Amino acid sequence: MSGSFRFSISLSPLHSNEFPRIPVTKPRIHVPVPKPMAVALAKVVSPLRVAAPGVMVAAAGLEVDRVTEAELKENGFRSTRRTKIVCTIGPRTCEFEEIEALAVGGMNVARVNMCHGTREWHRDVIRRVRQLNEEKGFAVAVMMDTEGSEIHMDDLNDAESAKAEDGQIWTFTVRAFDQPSRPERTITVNYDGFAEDVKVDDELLVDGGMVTFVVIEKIGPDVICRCTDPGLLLPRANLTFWRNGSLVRERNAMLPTISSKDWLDIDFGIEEGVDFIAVSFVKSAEVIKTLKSYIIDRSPGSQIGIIAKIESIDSLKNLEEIIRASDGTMVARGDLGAQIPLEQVPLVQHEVIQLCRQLNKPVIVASQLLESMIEYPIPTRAEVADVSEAVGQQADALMLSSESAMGQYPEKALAVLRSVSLRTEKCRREEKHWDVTDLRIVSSSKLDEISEEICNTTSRMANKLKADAILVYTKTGRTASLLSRNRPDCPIFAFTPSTSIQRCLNLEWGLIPFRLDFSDDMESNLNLTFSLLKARAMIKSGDLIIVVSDVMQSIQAIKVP
Ligand SMILES: Nc1ncnc2c1ncn2[C@@H]1O[C@H](COP(=O)(O)OP(=O)(O)O)[C@@H](O)[C@H]1O
Ligand SMILES: C=C(OP(=O)(O)O)C(=O)O
Ligand SMILES: [K+]
Ligand SMILES: [Mg+2]
Repeated sequence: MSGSFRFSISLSPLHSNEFPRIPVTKPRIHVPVPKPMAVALAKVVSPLRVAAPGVMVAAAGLEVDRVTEAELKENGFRSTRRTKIVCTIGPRTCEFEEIEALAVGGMNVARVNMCHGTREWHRDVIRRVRQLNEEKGFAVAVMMDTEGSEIHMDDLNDAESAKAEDGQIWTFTVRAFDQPSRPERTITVNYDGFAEDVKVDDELLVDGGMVTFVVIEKIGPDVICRCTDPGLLLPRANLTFWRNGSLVRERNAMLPTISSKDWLDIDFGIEEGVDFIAVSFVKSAEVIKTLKSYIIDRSPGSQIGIIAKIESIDSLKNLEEIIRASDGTMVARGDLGAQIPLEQVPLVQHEVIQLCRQLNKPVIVASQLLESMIEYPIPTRAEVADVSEAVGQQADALMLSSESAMGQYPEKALAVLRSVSLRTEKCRREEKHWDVTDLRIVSSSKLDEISEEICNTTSRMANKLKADAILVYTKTGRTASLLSRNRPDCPIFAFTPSTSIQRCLNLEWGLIPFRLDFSDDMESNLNLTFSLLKARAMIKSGDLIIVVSDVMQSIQAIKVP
């Protein structure tokens, strides 16, 4: 392998206002499209603009998210949003037009939560997202989130909610009921060992304490409880029980991370070609590895990314291994807050974000970012501060749950995430604390280590030269991720031949992913890209661009001709 890579920083001497640039094929604006590509473009692309006889410049042929394109045209690329947004699709947002409205509002990833709804419902949603991408030029990725096998209540026989009042007596049972025969104030629990595991005087917390009960009596399969903190019980709410101030982990700690139902959902996700599978209540790296090998076996060559949800005590014990094994992580603050004291949640969030950055894995901050917007059109000041904090910590993505799934103002909530992100990111850039964080080396081979160093240097260089953008040509997406990891000041245009990698890169901080068939000849790639981008008014002459690729290990600084 040695000698098979080339390392060159191609920089010609800098004269006053001149920027170094690579030699451009003459004539400069007329880009000869290589024959196979011309054929490929002719198939997908219309209209083609004929620039000179025998020379075609594609006006499209470069596929990028429609909203990003509009944003770029309007504001120039310095001001594009770097923090990505994941929206949970639920009953409030599952129609085609509603999903489209979210995509227009800046949703990068659509999440479906397999805890709720039927597979048919999810299939329709996933297909609508795909259709939206194909018909309207979006690159929204799809994330399927598994149910996991923690303890939760049943679906309340399809009631939207049930109110538990202070002092009321409720029964939690492992018996199942048919709808008409369900006794009042009775809730079925999904875990068969529940009635055996709890003890009188245990505290039963619904959704981490939104409603609290105390166990007063056990009668066979029934656990009789008194409500001590009243509130709304929501379908399939999570349940934890506490004894003497500690979370009780009896046999429920032995429940499998991926249940038999989850495996069926995973098969379904693979069949539907989802981009990410988020695994709930991950306890160890093993389960991630098992799932990955299952997917490779089931669907060789598939690009499905596995997101480890950090939401249990066990996940915290094995944090680094879990993150290493995954393709990304979610700080799932909802359940996490039910398993550890609330005051620790922000500290864990910070730690996970730092660790993910070190290990080069995208990280999503999830749950209750804008909880009040389920009901109200504006967020609380505290919520805005929370969002701003996550953006300031430079998480890759923020996630909406109920706010977009069943809240009254999904688009407004999305707009808040967007504007708070933009404002906070701008402020961070203006503070000009160029990131001097010592990033650990994550590569396991010398070749990879070289691309890592190239990406670190590129980012530093882009910041110092105040470059307008970094362009990266990447077949696997890795070089793009390594650049994103540096959180440079300018946006990163990532070109990849694969639509599924394009969608996956949509989760990562600061990346603007394009789908493009490129060759091993960097010079013709650049010429092609410049003319495509210029034809769409996405860059202009004089912009300073830094270029890297995993085709050729080099850094080039170019002033757009
Ligand atoms: N596919 C769906 N069908 C029905 N309701 C859903 C669906 N997805 C989400 N919801 C609703 O949105 C809420 C918030 O979604 P999410 O945060 O994903 O779930 P949970 O709160 O159960 O962890 C859920 O509690 C549920 O009421
Ligand atoms: C995102 C979370 O998981 P879910 O919504 O599936 O419970 C969470 O617990 O914060
Ligand atoms: K879930
Ligand atoms: Mg959860």
